[in-house]
Amino acid sequence: MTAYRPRRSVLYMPGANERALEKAKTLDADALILDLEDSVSPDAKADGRARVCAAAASGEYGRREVTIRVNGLDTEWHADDIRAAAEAGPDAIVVPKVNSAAEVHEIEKSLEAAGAPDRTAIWAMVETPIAMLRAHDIAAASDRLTVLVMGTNDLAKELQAEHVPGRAPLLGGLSLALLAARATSKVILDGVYNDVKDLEGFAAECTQGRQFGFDGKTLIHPGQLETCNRVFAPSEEEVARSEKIIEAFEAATAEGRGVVTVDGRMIENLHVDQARRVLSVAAAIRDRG
Ligand SMILES: CC(C)(COP(=O)(O)OP(=O)(O)OC[C@H]1O[C@@H](n2cnc3c(N)ncnc32)[C@H](O)[C@@H]1OP(=O)(O)O)[C@@H](O)C(=O)NCCC(=O)NCCSC(=O)C[C@H](O)C(=O)O
Ligand SMILES: [Mg+2]
Repeated sequence: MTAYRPRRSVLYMPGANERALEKAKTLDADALILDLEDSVSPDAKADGRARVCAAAASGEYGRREVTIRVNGLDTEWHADDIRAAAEAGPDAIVVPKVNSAAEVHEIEKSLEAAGAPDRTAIWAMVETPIAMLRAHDIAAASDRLTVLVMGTNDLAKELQAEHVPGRAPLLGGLSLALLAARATSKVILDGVYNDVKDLEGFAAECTQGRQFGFDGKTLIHPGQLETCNRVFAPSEEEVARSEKIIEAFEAATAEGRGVVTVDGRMIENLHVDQARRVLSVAAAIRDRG
């Protein structure tokens, strides 16, 4: 099993924005997505590519996981982006609008052909109705694909849905992608929250994502980091409750019992597994420096 790596907060930054690329070196994000797609205008693509690849190769982002989002497979920039990104050797290459297992195989082949180091993973963005329906095939298509990333703006656009509190129009898609990620043991990141000034709405969406089971959330502004890191980490209360569950269950097992109550709730083996996971996630966050 792959060791857990915190990916609570995954911050996008426009590849054309030198200031943001610089600032990211000091921000408390678990991972960064240096973007060449939507946030970079067509006439800035080549400059953005050079800037982002130099940043990714610089080794100046410390413990933060560094990824590059290339332009989509059907664009005139994709092949050049893949070649340059493969040479820069980031932790992952994020590919937008992945719609089938065949596209994952195509990405895999082009990374190999471009000589990308083995450590460079594929993160596939799922952000269309067809990707929701094929999410399992996409997630299962390659061992190199380690993370699914929700693209909730594109999904809402394609569905002709509105962005509303609680995200009712998107819940079917979010659930399908989550089922696919869990069925294939992949990490899955929730989509972005566009209103960078609405911290209350943002916190509610982080909580919803965490309750669904997302590993973390993609972000667009440094002001979203603190809330996101807090919501996607086990709280002190969760850690204390998990320790209590493990202790109570071990005592019960020593007495030959396979079930026990803690604070009035039934605890069985599977709850102990969940409690152990909480402790290992908390430890990984604490140890990441
Ligand atoms: C949303 C923004 C355009 C807002 O920009 P701005 O108004 O300039 O922000 P501030 O003035 O509040 O910035 C304060 C300082 O923070 C730095 N900053 C801002 N954003 C970032 C960032 N993302 N990463 C790093 N640093 C950032 C500013 O440079 C200021 O620094 P300083 O001057 O030193 O104090 C802007 O936040 C932004 O561009 N965000 C990212 C947009 C983006 O990448 N979009 C594409 C990805 S989202 C997407 O595509 C979703 C998906 O595909 C889908 O379908 O859903
Ligand atoms: Mg998108």
